[in-house]
Amino acid sequence: MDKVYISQLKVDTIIGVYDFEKECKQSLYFDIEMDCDIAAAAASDDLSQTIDYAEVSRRVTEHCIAKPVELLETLLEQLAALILAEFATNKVSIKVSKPAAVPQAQTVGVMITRSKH
Ligand SMILES: Nc1nc2c(c(=O)[nH]1)N=C([C@H](O)[C@@H](O)CO)CN2
Repeated sequence: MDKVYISQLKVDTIIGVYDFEKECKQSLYFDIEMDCDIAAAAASDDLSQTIDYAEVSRRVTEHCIAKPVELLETLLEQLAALILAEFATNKVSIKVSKPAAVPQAQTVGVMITRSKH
């Protein structure tokens, strides 16, 4: 299956379990892959026939900033549901990295894959 993807989308937002995390923004980095048959867009050269990765990036950023949560798991489930509802894909994989969370690690995070039922 063809895919439209976004790599290392940076979003600065409030995220985390601990009190100190609710006071200042931290950087999250998203890798997103969406199943998408690109044939119609390639044949027509028409953006409306595919998934606009710029619009997905805008919606992901908007959602992260508008609705602060504690867990990366919560955020990823919300974002997967948003992408499946708003964009022309049946399957999305999202990985989020939170590099400042564990100083001894290069980065940490969560990844999920969700499909339309
Ligand atoms: N699986 C997870 N583990 C942890 C999370 C999380 O969102 N998912 N969050 C934290 C804290 O917020 C951490 O980032 C602060 O250092 C800890 N573990």
